[in-house]
Amino acid sequence: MIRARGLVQTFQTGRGKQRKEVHAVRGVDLDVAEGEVVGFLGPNGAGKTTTLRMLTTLLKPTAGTATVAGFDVATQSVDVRRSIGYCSQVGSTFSGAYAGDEVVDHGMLYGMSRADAVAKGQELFDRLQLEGLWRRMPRNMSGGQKRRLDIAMALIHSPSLVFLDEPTTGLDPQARINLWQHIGDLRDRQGATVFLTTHYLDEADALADRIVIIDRGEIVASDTADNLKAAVAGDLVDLEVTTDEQVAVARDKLASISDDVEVTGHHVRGRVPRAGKAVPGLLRDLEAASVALESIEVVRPTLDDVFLTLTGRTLRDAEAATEGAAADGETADPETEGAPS
Ligand SMILES: Nc1ncnc2c1ncn2[C@@H]1O[C@H](COP(=O)(O)OP(=O)(O)OP(=O)(O)O)[C@@H](O)[C@H]1O
Repeated sequence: MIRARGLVQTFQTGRGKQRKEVHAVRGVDLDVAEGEVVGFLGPNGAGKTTTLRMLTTLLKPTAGTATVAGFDVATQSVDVRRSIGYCSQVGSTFSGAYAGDEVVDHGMLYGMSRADAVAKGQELFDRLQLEGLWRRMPRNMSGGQKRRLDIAMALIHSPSLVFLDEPTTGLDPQARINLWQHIGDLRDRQGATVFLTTHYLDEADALADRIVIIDRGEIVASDTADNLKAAVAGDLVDLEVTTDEQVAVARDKLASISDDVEVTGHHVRGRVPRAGKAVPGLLRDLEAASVALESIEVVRPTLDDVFLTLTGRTLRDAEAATEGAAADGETADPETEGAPS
């Protein structure tokens, strides 16, 4: 459904001596199969939206190639646009029109008859829990309702491939989980392929069949959440022993299955790939060495652990760094300064 090779986007910003290049996307390869839900994860400024804008033909790549739904983004942009649904970060509703009219007009832009657009629009309003809001203006809707309306707009022409840019940003936890169910439904009920950007780890974890992580314009990982966690981070095993003497024994035993054992007081901790398999043997060894455990905890890694292992930074640190750089003028304001090169 999506195939990209060496996608690059370099923005020129500033004027004269202030002129700078922003390497937003630096050679991205992507393959997304039909029916897959892919979570495109990365900190603020990593290059998610820029990649999405190139794939949806809103921005011409500086270099590289991509086909989306079988069409070339550079030479067949009209065909690409007809084949996809796109929900941008800011949405596309005009707040002064009735929600139902917006959705119907959007469908007619895609060549649907009014009757078909009304029927499909009403079905989507029911499915996305927008019942009763057909004659409500978006400016009088809650954030969650507006976001679901944006998604209805993206789905009106029944696209088989949907791009969602940070679909749940700004929503309260209840509204986010509610929207996750609708996104899951897209694949389960319609067989749609979904490519969504997010910087919420739990969102990528809950929704995506596969997670692609981008950092500073480059893909740093692509796999299922489980595989990423198992391969990159491992489970954290935390042994609590009762005496100082037992600390050394527990450390040696844990070191036989973990490369990074740390000791704090009576706690001995280390990361162990697929701990579920290794821990029973460890417990037997400890018992044989007469180590009495006060407690044992096995903590599954989070995607933040994966990001930390891959990049040396937590997602939160990476976001703070990007925000700091933006405040120092290192990165450009996309709305005002940049022009695609
Ligand atoms: N039009 C533009 N002109 C100049 N720089 C831009 C432009 N658009 C984006 N950038 C820069 O490119 C980099 C990548 O931005 P992008 O919006 O793709 O990141 P993102 O991962 O989507 O971030 P966020 O999670 O905040 O939406 C950032 O440094 C951003 O400031």
